[in-house]
Amino acid sequence: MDLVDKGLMLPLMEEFYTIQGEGFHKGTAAYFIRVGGCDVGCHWCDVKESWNAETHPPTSIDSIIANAKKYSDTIVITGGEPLTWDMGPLTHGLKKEGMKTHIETSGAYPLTGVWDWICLSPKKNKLPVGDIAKKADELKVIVYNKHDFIFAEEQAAQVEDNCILYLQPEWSVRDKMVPLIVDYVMKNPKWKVSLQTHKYLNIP
Ligand SMILES: C[S@@+](CC[C@H](N)C(=O)[O-])C[C@H]1O[C@@H](n2cnc3c(N)ncnc32)[C@H](O)[C@@H]1O
Ligand SMILES: Nc1nc2[nH]cc(C(=O)O)c2c(=O)[nH]1
Ligand code: SF4
Ligand SMILES: [Mg+2]
Repeated sequence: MDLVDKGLMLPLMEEFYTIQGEGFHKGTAAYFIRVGGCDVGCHWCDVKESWNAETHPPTSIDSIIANAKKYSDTIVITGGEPLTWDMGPLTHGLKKEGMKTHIETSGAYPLTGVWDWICLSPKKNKLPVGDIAKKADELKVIVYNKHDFIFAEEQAAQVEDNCILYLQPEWSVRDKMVPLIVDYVMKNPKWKVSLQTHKYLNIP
């Protein structure tokens, strides 16, 4: 649809006020906007229901912005893969209303939108495109197996010096991977540990 192509409507899966569970801003209250649509296909993705954009109703960004404003001045846009869509209109609208815009992205599609914080979580099966690595504020690599440490170093070589580096265990294998991550971070202290703390807190 034309309005979706222009980023004036977006396939909205859900929106919720919670605590950012992951990465640099963990522990901070934030309003989450989860946009449907992703074809990256991570086999361990914890929101597979987001993938098919057709199952999420096209929603006007004006109503998304008006809702968000009621809850928080920190807005996290996630998905699905938000960069499937033009994030320009939504983020300009949020910023015009004085909100801070944060994105959770794989970087698999070109960067659009104006962002106060970019969390780049690259995926092997669809690598980041363009210069998003140079703009990332944090790099958050998911560790599912040992090879992911090698992938993490390859991705860390792409970001700027001030980008904060995180290793986050894939949830289903956390008991196995946490000890390896702890050991790796102690040996390579440029990295920090990120946990999905919202899952421990039983919040969205
Ligand atoms: C669901 S994704 C949506 C945003 C974007 N598609 C991306 O992957 O960055 C949000 C965050 O959750 C992470 N994630 C997804 N499934 C996970 C899992 N099973 N265990 C740990 N982290 C996971 C992703 O790597 C990403 O950092
Ligand atoms: N609380 C909470 N924090 C999060 N940080 C990133 C999330 C995401 O799914 O993008 C997420 C999420 O789904 N819930
Ligand atoms: S890129 Fe993000 S939303 Fe898409 S499958 Fe991977 S973790 Fe899930
Ligand atoms: Mg999540």
